[in-house]
Amino acid sequence: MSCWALVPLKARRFGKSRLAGVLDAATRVSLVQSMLERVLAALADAREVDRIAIVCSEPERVPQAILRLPDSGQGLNDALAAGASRLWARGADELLVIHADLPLVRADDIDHFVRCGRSQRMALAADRHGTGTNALFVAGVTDFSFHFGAHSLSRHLAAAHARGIVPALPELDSLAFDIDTPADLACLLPSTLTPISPLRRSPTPCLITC
Ligand SMILES: Nc1nc2c(ncn2[C@@H]2O[C@H](COP(=O)(O)OP(=O)(O)OP(=O)(O)O)[C@@H](O)[C@H]2O)c(=O)[nH]1
Ligand SMILES: O=C(O)[C@H](O)COP(=O)(O)O
Repeated sequence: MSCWALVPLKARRFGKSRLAGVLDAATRVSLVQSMLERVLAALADAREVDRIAIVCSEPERVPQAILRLPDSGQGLNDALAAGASRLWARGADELLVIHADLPLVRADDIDHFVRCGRSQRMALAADRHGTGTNALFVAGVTDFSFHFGAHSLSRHLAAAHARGIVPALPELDSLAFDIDTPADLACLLPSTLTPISPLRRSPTPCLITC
């Protein structure tokens, strides 16, 4: 079995645009980098993930041990579809798409998510609002279409149901918390942004109350 994680990473100048009103460009770039490092560290620690790839138009941002897949600039779903087909062609049996903006993500939650997905061929990690998709796992479904964007969770569920698949929907705080808006940022204590913070720490109490 070969489980590949596929992390999409938007070009620097476009990333985290919804935070432009509260963070300057340099701070947004550094926030994105911190969250990316956290996600990559958790993936590296996850026992169920064998290899990691990043789909990105900026090769210098991809660490050497990680496979870089090109982004042709047609948006997130196209970038993921092209990246996924390359991974299936390389012999992937399973694919875990996971966003790079999950500052509290933990390796044990990733492992749990993948194991749940294996039991039903697919798993979806909802965002904390129950509308977005922060991670998506598929086993062997090489032509699944991605529907990231507004209301992606219901769109992914509909696409799965149309194929007779009932995805697992494990509720995992560390996968549910992504940073999109100033309100998300306010839920995050500054200390949780450092990539060297312990991976297995529980989500902060602040997360639960936001
Ligand atoms: N390769 C690639 N990754 C993308 C693209 N759009 C979004 N992403 C990544 O997909 C994940 C979810 O991104 P979003 O929250 O939709 O976008 P964002 O850039 O983080 O934030 P906004 O600009 O505020 O929408 C993050 O890991 C992004 O870096 C894209 O066009 N190409
Ligand atoms: O499908 C999604 O949920 C989006 O690609 C990312 O959503 P966000 O805007 O909540 O990050």
